[in-house]
Amino acid sequence: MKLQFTKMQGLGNDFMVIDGVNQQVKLSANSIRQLGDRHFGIGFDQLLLVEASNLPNIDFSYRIFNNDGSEVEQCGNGARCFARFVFDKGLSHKREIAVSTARGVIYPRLEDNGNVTVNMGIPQFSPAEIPFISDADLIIHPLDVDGQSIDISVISMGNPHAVQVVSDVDSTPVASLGPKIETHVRFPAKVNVGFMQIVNRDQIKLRVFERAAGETLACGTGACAAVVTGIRRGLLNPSVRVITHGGELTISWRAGEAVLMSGPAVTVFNGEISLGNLGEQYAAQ
Ligand SMILES: N[C@@H](CCC[C@H](N)C(=O)O)C(=O)O
Repeated sequence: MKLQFTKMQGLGNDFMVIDGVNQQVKLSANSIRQLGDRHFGIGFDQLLLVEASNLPNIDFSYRIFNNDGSEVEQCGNGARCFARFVFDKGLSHKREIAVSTARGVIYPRLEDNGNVTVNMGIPQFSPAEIPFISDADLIIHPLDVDGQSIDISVISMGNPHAVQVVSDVDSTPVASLGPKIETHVRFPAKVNVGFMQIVNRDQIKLRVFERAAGETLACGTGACAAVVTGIRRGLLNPSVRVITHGGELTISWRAGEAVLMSGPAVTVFNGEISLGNLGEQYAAQ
């Protein structure tokens, strides 16, 4: 069984993108783990599956899997790659499309300069939406991590995020602190963890320890979560440049409105993989 795919990246957050409109695709969590393995498979942070939609006024359905095989609700860098993929492959000739995800509809638009701007929807803050265990709906929550209290903000961009403001992101112990917050008992569905350094009111530096995938070079929903958090805390202006290890994004937001994310989406190569070569059972339907 052969599978056509495209390797893409948005700020170095990398993806295996699969056309599930013209191919019948059914992958087990184990197959996704093997495909995602950087030594024995293709290697990626997330696998993105493009599917037809049967909903009115929706062009496509967008499914996202972390490289551990878990299906998740949203991926921002992936959304830009999704739009570039469906246009370049001729699956759509529209420059703006409506895409349904597990948690709402997003609207990516191809810009003339090659970037993609995505309307990522309205962020949610209530603890139940995240989900986050808390009696109070606060902008800053104290979180006990190994007996130390850390101030975090929680937000859902469809997927769950915790954001900590730090003074120097480069010296923040992301590899050790990230997993402790990711798997904290107060986040029953786990959480993506952002560490944000405010450079000035128009610019932040950001590192994100992603749920299941570990620290990635950039996280689109993490950038949205960080900027919205900074604006709510009165630290940032409505449009902010986000500097990550993989490059830069622009995030814009006003209270009560949808978050807009603009940045690049790049095709690395097209490929075909024989799933039999992964050495495990694969079921195609
Ligand atoms: N890289 C993504 C987010 C991917 C999903 C995330 N790891 C989760 O588990 O929610 C992005 O660019 O937003």
